[in-house]
Amino acid sequence: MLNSVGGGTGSGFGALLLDKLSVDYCKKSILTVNIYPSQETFVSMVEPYNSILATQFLIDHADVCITMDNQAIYDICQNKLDIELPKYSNLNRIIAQVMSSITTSMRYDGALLRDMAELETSLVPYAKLKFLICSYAPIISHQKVDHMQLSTVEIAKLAFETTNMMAKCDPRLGKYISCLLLFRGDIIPKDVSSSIFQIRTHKTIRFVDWCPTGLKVGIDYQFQQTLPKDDIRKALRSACMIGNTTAVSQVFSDVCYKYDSMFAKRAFVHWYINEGMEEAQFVEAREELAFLQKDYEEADSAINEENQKENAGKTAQKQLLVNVIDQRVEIVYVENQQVLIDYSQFSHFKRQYIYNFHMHMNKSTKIPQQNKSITLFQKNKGDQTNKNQRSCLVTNQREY
Ligand SMILES: Nc1nc2c(ncn2[C@@H]2O[C@H](COP(=O)(O)OP(=O)(O)OP(=O)(O)O)[C@@H](O)[C@H]2O)c(=O)[nH]1
Repeated sequence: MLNSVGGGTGSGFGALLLDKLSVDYCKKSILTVNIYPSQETFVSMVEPYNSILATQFLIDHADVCITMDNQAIYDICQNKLDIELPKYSNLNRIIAQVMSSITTSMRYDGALLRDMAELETSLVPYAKLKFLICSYAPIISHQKVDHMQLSTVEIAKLAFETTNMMAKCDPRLGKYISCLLLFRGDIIPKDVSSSIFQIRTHKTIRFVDWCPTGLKVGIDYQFQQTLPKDDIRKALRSACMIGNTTAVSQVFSDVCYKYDSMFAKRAFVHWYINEGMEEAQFVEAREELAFLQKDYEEADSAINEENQKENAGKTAQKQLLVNVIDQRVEIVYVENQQVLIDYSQFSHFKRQYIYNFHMHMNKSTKIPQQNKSITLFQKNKGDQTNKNQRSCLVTNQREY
């Protein structure tokens, strides 16, 4: 089922249909592709309500949910395809291309995914953690094609880049639970092996400690098909990544933030009450999402005890203590403290900033002075997240 969760019909009727399908076809796997609204352009004021109410139904009735969001696809259109003002038709063609790549092996008798159920068994370890993200590579506009015929290794690398993701989240800030990389076209298996080797050795992606082998690869020799008006130029070889990562909760965090701000004032709630809903349904849906986020958080931080013991001796010396005090964020280096990752306290922007800073410091050969404090942020009026004094530790473990 493909629906947009921001609108009334897509979320309301979509949820009802899903409910009915799960009862009538309880033995079939239900795969949904859900389009979350753009965080920058609003079609309706109540998009956060609709999105969260619809997500509750997805949690309860769907088996696999592919999460996309319009903002990420708008960005791809603007930054990669040079479309100044993308229309829905531009977004929809990209979505269709991704869906086509995911189902290629089911439609053409491929070796890796024969049906939807296989997608579920490969990617969903727990019934609740079923929200997947996907990416596509290469996304090249017609103008650039002459200069860009990418190798399998380059395509595999691109498939894990944040800018190619169909959801507005940064997988580097989370960990993969499982992941499929589906190649298509003129692919030589030897090149696939070396791309996987590079991904693993360069630690491009991080896996949760309890499922470190979660990367599966599929090859399909069917070439990518495009329509005459497609914005993406036909490539000799392409790849689609579909992954279960804890970073998907960033998509929900952004919606939840808007939902909480509106619901605190009960804004627009009377429209729903007049249609027969109860306020308790809003609270219940929000709670269910909070549980889901908690589950992702636990999946991210759960560390295999054996691993913990093994790694205890190798713990990196440099660790970052991030303090948010009033309108400033301070980063202090401390030594060998218990690591606690809590990026959820920061806005997406700040997480990105801390991450980049962190990467920069780790690459640097200079060992920073112990307890040296660095002020990262100056007052930022638009940012609401750091009103209260908070602090957390951010690890600099090498998997970054
Ligand atoms: N990617 C994509 N998003 C769409 C498309 N049409 C609508 N949306 C998005 O879906 C959300 C809801 O759009 P609506 O057209 O109001 O959807 P609806 O489900 O018909 O809702 P109502 O009009 O309230 O019944 C918005 O966030 C839109 O940006 C489309 O063709 N493609």
